[in-house]
Amino acid sequence: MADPVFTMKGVTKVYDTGGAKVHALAGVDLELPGGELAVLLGPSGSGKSTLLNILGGLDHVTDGRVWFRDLELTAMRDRELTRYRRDHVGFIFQFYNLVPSLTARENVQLVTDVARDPMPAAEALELVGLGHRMDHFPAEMSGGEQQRVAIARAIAKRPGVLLCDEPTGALDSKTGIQVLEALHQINRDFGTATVVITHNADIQKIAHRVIYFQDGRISRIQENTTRLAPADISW
Ligand SMILES: Nc1ncnc2c1ncn2[C@@H]1O[C@H](COP(=O)(O)OP(=O)(O)OP(=O)(O)O)[C@@H](O)[C@H]1O
Repeated sequence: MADPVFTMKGVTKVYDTGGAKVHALAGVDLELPGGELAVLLGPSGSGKSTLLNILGGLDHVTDGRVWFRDLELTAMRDRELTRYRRDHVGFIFQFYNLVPSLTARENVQLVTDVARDPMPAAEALELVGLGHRMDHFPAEMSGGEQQRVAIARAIAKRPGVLLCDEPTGALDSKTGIQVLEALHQINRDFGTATVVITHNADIQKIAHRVIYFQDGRISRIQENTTRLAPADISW
């Protein structure tokens, strides 16, 4: 197995909202190998987004330790976590968070302008199949195209990991599959470790491993001996 890109040991997360404590994560141990495409599945409220936000340095653990390669995230101050996110993490969310007044190329350039070793915005857009739409505005694009711009923006800084929270949640099957194809191709060609949260059980077929959550814990991990290409799934 490749060296882990993430290691989590005994991670708990308790939200304390005025008296009522919510145990969002109740003791998670996990290693994610470099180059892996992992899908996280589990019922609503089982802790998937909490885990992703902790891996992405967007949230702090209550207890336990987390490493990205040999960097311990749980030992970092907020400034260091900000730098970690900027240098290493590409985020993709259900809603694309593009700036409506900027073209696709300009949306990607927002990231390449501040990244350490970015690829040109045009190259990132070519990679997601949008080389011909670079000068279009988000309102001129379909949901799937906008999500692919968001993927181009996330990959343009050549991140070590791509963290995707319901990337196809707002899309129909056809455009959702185009988005998964872009993620699949980047994982395969660049070896970018990719974590995808989904409620869509069909998507698990494209993963190397499927990690099931239940009540803030990992209830099961399934290794896929055969994987399907995104074009071979439907929902
Ligand atoms: N900021 C917060 N404050 C209080 N409770 C929270 C907060 N964020 C998450 N929770 C709670 O933590 C638990 C885990 O939430 P989380 O969003 O990680 O689950 P999830 O598996 O991603 O769910 P979904 O599939 O619906 O997105 C839930 O009970 C949720 O209500």
